[in-house]
Amino acid sequence: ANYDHDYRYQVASQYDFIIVGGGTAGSVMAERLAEVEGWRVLLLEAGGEQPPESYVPAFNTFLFQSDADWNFYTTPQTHSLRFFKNNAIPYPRGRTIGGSSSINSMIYVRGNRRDFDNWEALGNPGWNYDSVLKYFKKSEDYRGVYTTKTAKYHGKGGPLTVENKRWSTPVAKAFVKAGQQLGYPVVDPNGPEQIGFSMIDVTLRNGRRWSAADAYLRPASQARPNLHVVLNAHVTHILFDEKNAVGVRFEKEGKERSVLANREVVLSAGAVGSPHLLLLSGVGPAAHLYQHNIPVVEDVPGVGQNLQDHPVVGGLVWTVPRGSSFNTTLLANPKNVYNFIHNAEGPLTSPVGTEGNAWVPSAEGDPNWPELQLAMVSGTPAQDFGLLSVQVLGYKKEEYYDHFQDILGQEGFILAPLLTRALSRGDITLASSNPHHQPLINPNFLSHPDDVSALVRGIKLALKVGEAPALRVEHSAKYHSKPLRGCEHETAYTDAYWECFIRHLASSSYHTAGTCKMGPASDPLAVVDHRLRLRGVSGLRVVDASVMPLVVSGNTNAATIMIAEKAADLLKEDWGIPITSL
Ligand SMILES: Cc1cc2nc3c(=O)[nH]c(=O)nc-3n(C[C@H](O)[C@H](O)[C@H](O)COP(=O)(O)OP(=O)(O)OC[C@H]3O[C@@H](n4cnc5c(N)ncnc54)[C@H](O)[C@@H]3O)c2cc1C
Repeated sequence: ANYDHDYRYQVASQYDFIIVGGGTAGSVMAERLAEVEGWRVLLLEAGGEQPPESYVPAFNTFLFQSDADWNFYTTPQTHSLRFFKNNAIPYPRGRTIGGSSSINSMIYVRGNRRDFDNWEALGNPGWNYDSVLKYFKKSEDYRGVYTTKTAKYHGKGGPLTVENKRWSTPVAKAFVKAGQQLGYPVVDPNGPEQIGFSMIDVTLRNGRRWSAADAYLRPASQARPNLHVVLNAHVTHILFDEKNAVGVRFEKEGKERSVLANREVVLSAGAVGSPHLLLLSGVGPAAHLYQHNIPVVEDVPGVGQNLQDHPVVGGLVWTVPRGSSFNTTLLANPKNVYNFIHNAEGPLTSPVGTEGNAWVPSAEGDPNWPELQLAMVSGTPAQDFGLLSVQVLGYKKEEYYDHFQDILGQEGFILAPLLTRALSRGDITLASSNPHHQPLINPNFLSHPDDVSALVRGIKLALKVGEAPALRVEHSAKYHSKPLRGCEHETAYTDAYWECFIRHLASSSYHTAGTCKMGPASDPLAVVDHRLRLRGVSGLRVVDASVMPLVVSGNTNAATIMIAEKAADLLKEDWGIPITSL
């Protein structure tokens, strides 16, 4: 499934549109803009080809800290990450064609209809659920099973193939049954309502990863001569003529050069990359830019602010007898390898990590708007003796071996509560004005106390699910009850103990969003307007996960694709191109 297109031809000096970043959103934008035959479109991507191993869904965790990852770290955290080395974590972001969709876990969840209705209510006309549903459907080629109730929510024939999971562990199936035993329905979370338990749908085609680049960019680069895709091109600055964005500067193979955009620059560098590039280019909070001697093009206080993620508690472990959950020997078993290659079936088609999700509201809140996502992860950090998990997740070695020593190598699962709408806000700021230095990524997890109490409710839910007969009786699931070092001062299993546990073990689910938020002029932190045009300057839009004013209640890739599909139509409308596709 490798690229067969030759990207090596010369970059011209001018294009109509320049797209920065060939990730999830940039891939969509490239195809949709290049559909207009008279437009010349350049896409610049810092990374290279999508790694061949990315096509094997079960190899997803091997992509962390690979060449296809920017290899970022967060800043040390004060309210969280006490179980992690330097109180910080590795913070993966895709640096390859397809961006994070080429290294992610492939889970397809759109979010809740109330997320989008809320975006509109915040002053963003056109972003309510009914308006964005059209774009979710336009992008999708759903190949899973649907019912009469869910059919009208799915798309057919769009570029992004979505499949039901082809292979599941026994404990993942038992997780869904446990939900039923607790009185929850089994749902398609992308159907009419989200509350309930489900197995994941995945962005695969015929059992192999189907990244945004596979869906949009590769076909476009082959079929559309007016689209020019350049890899290994690191954009270092957006060029302005006063307050008008006129092009970009980029580096490729050690050489710097500039290229002009006659119409617009579209920033799709992701929720870390887009605010970083704006700050480097003089668009951001003026006081912060002065600190780094960057001339201010426009004082936009919200750039890099409002960082949101879904904090996830990853340390609630149950062990099970061998054969009920996932273990890495499944990947090396020749029968499974054969089955993957020849039949597109078996464990290699299944991303390692989350297999199922539950969506649960809070007692006081909207009963249809989940407060928590509970991920069933068929694997534990203890299972690999720390060989990969310590490195990838960033645990402190001593803490890891202290907590997991009794269950090292054993099969099991974790139930991981994610907070869907955390109140804590982090930020992206400059460490320096050198574009090669990573920005400071401060997720500021758990700085708001309500986030901790919500996650305590999540832990209680997880414990109930783990104790349901489907898991405890039918699979002999046994909770790893060892009290956590560092929390011995609290009585085990009181709320205070769980709070301590959460401040140690809650971490990122890599769903970074909100750092160039969309909002009305009255919102002091709004970076782009509802047509995703940058406030205060012309010729520049941001189109990626950073424009979400509030992160969606679910994994963020599908919503990012939707944002780009819609943004392409907004842009076309602004340039007088009739919209015929919906
Ligand atoms: C490990 C991991 C697992 C995840 N799992 C899931 C999941 O299972 N399901 C889900 O829905 N979501 C998941 N996500 C989140 C999801 O993949 C992202 O929200 C989504 O891909 C974001 O899309 P984007 O277009 O905003 O950014 P990206 O896809 O990250 O794209 C940004 C692109 O811009 C490029 N770029 C950045 N800076 C520059 C520059 N200066 N010059 C040139 N190019 C540049 C990058 O290399 C990249 O290709 C996961 C994310 C990660 C990291």
